[in-house]
Amino acid sequence: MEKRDAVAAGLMLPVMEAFYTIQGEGTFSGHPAYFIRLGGCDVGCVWCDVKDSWDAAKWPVLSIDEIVAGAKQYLGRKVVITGGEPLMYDLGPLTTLLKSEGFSTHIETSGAHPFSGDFDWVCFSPKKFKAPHPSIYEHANELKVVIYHQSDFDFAEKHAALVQNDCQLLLQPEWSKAATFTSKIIDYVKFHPNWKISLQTHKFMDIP
Ligand SMILES: C[S@@+](CC[C@H](N)C(=O)[O-])C[C@H]1O[C@@H](n2cnc3c(N)ncnc32)[C@H](O)[C@@H]1O
Ligand SMILES: Nc1nc2[nH]cc(C(=O)O)c2c(=O)[nH]1
Ligand code: SF4
Ligand SMILES: [Mg+2]
Repeated sequence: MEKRDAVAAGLMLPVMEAFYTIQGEGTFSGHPAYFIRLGGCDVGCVWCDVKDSWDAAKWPVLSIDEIVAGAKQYLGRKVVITGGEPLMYDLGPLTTLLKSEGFSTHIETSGAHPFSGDFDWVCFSPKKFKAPHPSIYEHANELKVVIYHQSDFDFAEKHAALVQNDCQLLLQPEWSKAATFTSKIIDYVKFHPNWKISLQTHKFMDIP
């Protein structure tokens, strides 16, 4: 099979990096996890903290066997698939293989492409720069909205109305604007107690 066809089938994927670390964000913050960062994103967030990931062609294309072998080197049983935008690819084959090896599967996604894969935990972080695909709303276990501008609070509520009732609702300050927005998020959550705060704790710990 040509490499291009294997990528289209989700049997090979461009991998920017993969590393064992501590989940820094969201509901599973503090848990050890193996991160697989896929290359390629067409969303274009102005404040993206991993712009290097955007061009998929820069990154080596690995088979899902090679990717899973990387995860098996470590004791942790959680794997987080991130990017780039991981839903640009069919994540069915990779997640099926990970689960057959006993991993629980998590994803970090903007939801901008059709949902695929078998996930135990879906972190949905919608973006103004490219609208989510409607398939994400029934799968999201946590809605994590980055706050960069005052209008992002309304954007967060708009998406909260579309996710399932048991979806965790999280507000995360954009890293460079944290000095301005963390106090506003604290006040917002005090008045809207269905929301919680998510911080990028790995950046405070200076770990990947
Ligand atoms: C780099 S993205 C990759 C996954 C996917 N493309 C997405 O945006 O969800 C991983 C997480 O980091 C968040 N993020 C990216 N840049 C950030 C920044 N400067 N400050 C705070 N959160 C950021 C995203 O919203 C997302 O929840
Ligand atoms: N430690 C750590 N936790 C994270 N949670 C989400 C991340 C991501 O970039 O998707 C991330 C990351 O890059 N590092
Ligand atoms: S969707 Fe995610 S990877 Fe893509 S630009 Fe936005 S934050 Fe970065
Ligand atoms: Mg990150």
